[in-house]
Amino acid sequence: MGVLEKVREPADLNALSEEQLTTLAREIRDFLVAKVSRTGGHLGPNLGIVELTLALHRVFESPRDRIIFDVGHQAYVHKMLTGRQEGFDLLRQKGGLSGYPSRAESEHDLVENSHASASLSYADGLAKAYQLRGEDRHVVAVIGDGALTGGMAWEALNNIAGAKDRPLVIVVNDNGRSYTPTVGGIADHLTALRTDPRYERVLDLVKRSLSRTPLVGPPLYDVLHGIKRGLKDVMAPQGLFEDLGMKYVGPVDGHDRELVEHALEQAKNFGGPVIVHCVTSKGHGYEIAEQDEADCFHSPSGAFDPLTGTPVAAPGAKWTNVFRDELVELGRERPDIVAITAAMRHPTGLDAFARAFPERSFDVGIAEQHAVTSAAGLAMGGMHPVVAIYSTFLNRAFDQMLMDVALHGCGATFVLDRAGVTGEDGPSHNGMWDMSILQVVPGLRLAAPRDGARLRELLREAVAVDDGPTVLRFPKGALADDLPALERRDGVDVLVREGDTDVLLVCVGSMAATGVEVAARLTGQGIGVTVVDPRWVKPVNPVLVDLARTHRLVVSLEDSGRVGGCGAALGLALSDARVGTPLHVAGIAQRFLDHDKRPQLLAEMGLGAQDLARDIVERMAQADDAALVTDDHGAVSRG
Ligand SMILES: Cc1ncc(C[n+]2csc(CCOP(=O)(O)OP(=O)(O)O)c2C)c(N)n1
Ligand SMILES: CC(=O)[C@@H](O)[C@H](O)COP(=O)(O)O
Ligand SMILES: [Mg+2]
Repeated sequence: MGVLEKVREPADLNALSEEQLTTLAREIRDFLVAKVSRTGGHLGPNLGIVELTLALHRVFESPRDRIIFDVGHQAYVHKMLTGRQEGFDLLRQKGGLSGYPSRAESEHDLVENSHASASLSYADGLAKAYQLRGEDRHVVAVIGDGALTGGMAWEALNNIAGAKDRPLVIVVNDNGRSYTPTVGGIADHLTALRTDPRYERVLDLVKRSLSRTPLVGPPLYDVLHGIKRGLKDVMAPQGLFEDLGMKYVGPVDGHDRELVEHALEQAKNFGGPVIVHCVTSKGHGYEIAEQDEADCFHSPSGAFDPLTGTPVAAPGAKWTNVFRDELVELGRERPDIVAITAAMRHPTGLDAFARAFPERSFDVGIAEQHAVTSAAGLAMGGMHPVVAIYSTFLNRAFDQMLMDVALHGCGATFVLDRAGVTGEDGPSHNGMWDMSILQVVPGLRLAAPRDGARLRELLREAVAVDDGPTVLRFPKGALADDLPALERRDGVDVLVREGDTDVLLVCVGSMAATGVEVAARLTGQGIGVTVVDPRWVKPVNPVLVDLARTHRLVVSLEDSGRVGGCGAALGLALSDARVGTPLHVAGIAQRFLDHDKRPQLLAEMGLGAQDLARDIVERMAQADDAALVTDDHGAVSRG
């Protein structure tokens, strides 16, 4: 029996010898590679945080002491140490472990939101609560160097640094990367803190000479640390955190568990806010990940061969790649087009544009609010920015979109990848709010392509608009075949026109394929159906209102929240035009969705073709019944 199997809860760690702890770290890495190579998931981040997580759970007493992980994608080791090793066979699958902390899974988990840069705010609030309640509990936030580039982190630091008497431990897990190397002055400062080459050479010399002394353990650490501090004061810049009035401990080799434990003990007993700067490497201990230049195996999307790192399933055509390639073409045609990413250049497909036009490509760090408002600035300066961002992360920049971009009529284009149900990444990753929150932005134009051909077409239409924000949104992953139209009526594509004008099915974006399937089922039951794809869903196209006049039932279908979405906007337009045709809005239920696969989640919400067709048949029958009248003699006829 290995060591890992003996660890059922954090307290079990304190019974282990140094040798067993070293073995445990190795077994944890073997476990991570073995499991994640079958399921996909955040391998690189978790390989880099093994020793740090062991040290955290040896120094602090979770769940009495609270450990908060920023984003939470790096909490697999934490889960392994808190009794959930068995759950990794179904990682990120229905009924299996979430890929992020989950309160339903464990009392050791507190924060489930996977949106970055929030951990310090949670920690600040928690520390205030414990202080007010007189509870002697430690609060530890673990934040990556990437998440530290997010604005919320600095809002929190401003408050934390101002409370000198409120204990709070901030562990910066500095592996120098978000996906790609972390950018900006903060990253540069962290780099300077850890890697002045002269400092490293002298430090190695000191380490080697001290290793021959009788000093061991903490005394050796204290002497070594004192020398390091002296060296640092002379050879490497200090101060960002200390200038804020916080105690800074580090940089600490984040893969030396003993050193990390010692630093955490110092921080634990300090009695005020402390930064522990741990230097780690993403993918540590798994050479294939360590050498992955793109993102150190940040989050392999599916199973891969652990011996080669090669994905088991060949990657098919993807929405992101269509956008990637078309933007490069546009970049060649339009020297005013610039691209902005929030630390996700490869996942959003901006890598090709960055290679082709490095001077017109900006990575702003995990800073979506800054990305949006800096786009407004770029537009005001005569450029046409294209901001590529995951749909769910735009939530964070709503006010910037409303007041900085739209209010000023800035010509900027926002491309929302991972829109709609994404699935495996859990509730905070679904892009299900974009079409609701964007509906209320005056002057914003919103498009949802149904396939690759329309994505290329709509992207070109979007960047041609220079008097207000344009937004394109499309789902995660595999791209369906192109869906040709029968005709285009003032921008609206008619996809199906079969039989009587019983049902008008207005399909938004990728749901058009489902709409065509629904139509086939309805016509099979003698119900006439017209299927249309509006392409631009905001503002509502008047063609839809005209079509509604001549149909008996309108159904809108969208991969977005029902409340305030495209269907709701269509309902307002019909009401304003005094069109009485009944409208049913089919969309994502207004609740947080547990992790599962996209098709399953859509089907579960009645958005599969069979359920939709059945629902429409029932509605038509009701409409027919309602239209039937019975005379005094009991004869029934259509009203
Ligand atoms: C607001 C927000 N934007 C983007 C992301 C996507 N994202 C997930 S992890 C990650 C990189 C995080 O880097 P870091 O904090 O350094 O953690 P590491 O992966 O290096 O451990 C990003 C950009 C996110 N989770 N939240
Ligand atoms: C944690 C995070 O926000 C991202 O790493 C996310 O998991 C990316 O998911 P995709 O696989 O959709 O790029
Ligand atoms: Mg990092």
